Amino acid sequence: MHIVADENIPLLNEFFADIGTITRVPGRTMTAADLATADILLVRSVTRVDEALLAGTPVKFVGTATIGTDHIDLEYLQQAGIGFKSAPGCNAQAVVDYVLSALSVLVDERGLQFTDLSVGIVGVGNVGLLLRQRLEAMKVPVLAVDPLRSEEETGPQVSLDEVLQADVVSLHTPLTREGEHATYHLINAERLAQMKPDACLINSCRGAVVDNTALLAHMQKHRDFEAILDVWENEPELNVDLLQRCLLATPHIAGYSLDGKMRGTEFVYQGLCEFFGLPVRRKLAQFLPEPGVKRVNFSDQAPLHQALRTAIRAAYEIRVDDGVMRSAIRRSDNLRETFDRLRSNYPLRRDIPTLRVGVPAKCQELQNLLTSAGFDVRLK
Ligand SMILES: NC(=O)C1=CN([C@@H]2O[C@H](COP(=O)(O)OP(=O)(O)OC[C@H]3O[C@@H](n4cnc5c(N)ncnc54)[C@H](O)[C@@H]3O)[C@@H](O)[C@H]2O)C=CC1
Ligand SMILES: O=C(O)C(=O)[C@H](O)COP(=O)(O)O
Repeated sequence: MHIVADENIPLLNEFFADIGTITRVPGRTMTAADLATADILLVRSVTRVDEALLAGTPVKFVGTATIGTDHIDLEYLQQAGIGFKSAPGCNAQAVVDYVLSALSVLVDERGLQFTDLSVGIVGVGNVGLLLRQRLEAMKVPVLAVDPLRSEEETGPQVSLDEVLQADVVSLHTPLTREGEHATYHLINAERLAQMKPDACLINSCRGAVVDNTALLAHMQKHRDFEAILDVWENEPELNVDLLQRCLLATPHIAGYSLDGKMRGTEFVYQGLCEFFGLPVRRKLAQFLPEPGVKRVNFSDQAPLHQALRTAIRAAYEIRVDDGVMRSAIRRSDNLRETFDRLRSNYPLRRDIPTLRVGVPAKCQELQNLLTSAGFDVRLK
């Protein structure tokens, strides 16, 4: 079989070499001509997969190694009888790590503890639910809403109006443009006006869930309002004025842990094997580096919440990604290229549960706190 794949999908050879011949192409600029002899198409989020790309090609199966599917015309695939697999939840842990690191910077900046802030979660699926579990275990008050899921699945819910009253509002919905609960511009000028004047909005789902023009206008008016953005309307374009106003800004890398990216490839491989009736011969564990290579140790003098912030930022330091992005954008004469280059050259990062943390045996409270945040806690 002939497999055409986005060149930024990791472990292509490891998972797919014995299934077919692999051709790697840039995902952003892929065209129907690239698929003239393709049986299988493997993409990430930057390729629009629709009739214009697929009609007249021999493609029988499409896999996207991502959680989001807003770049795929699912209705067309179904009508055309083309098999499909995405990677639900593959990088949920990485996005949660991103939000925890973002919150740790926010509390530092405001001279607070995690427990001083209430966090509103919009969308309680794989990411939102894991975030909720981590925060509640850390004793952070959470307000959550997800009109498409029951409270049995999500835990207690309140209305969106109530969620918008939280100190921090973190968005974890898909981007949808139709239906009663469409999320396109879910956060618009009216909803921003409902939020506290010194609230912080975190968007790590899809850029267009927030009206970026309204957000910039809101922040120009309310100087204490803060935003932490990983995703932008019209990526790979972005509004540089908005970036400059953000507390933290990153180039759509919240889900970019090594674990999350490689897991995405594995999920698509499994779906492809099922679709073609092939045996599943490869497992991610064969290729992932050992966990626990990175270690942090705390003494029995470590102040509780400071230790938590240190551990989170030892696993993932969002300020590095923010700094790299700001300086690259400042020097850039081509924003689109710069945005994509930051993403394809993204450095290695591991999920929080792979970080081994040493804690003195007598520090029960610190052990509990770090365990609740997902760390692999070892007693010293
Ligand atoms: N920045 C990044 O690198 C990444 C971004 N993402 C984005 O995050 C999104 C969420 O990821 P998951 O939690 O894994 O997806 P999921 O599909 O497991 O959960 C999304 C939840 O949002 C809910 N929802 C839908 N419309 C809503 C509305 N109007 N209001 C409130 N809730 C609503 C759904 O019912 C669902 O429970 C993905 O669709 C993707 O676009 C995902 C991974 C990485
Ligand atoms: O999984 C998702 O959904 C994401 O947003 C991905 O992390 C985005 O990564 P790319 O597919 O754009 O490399």
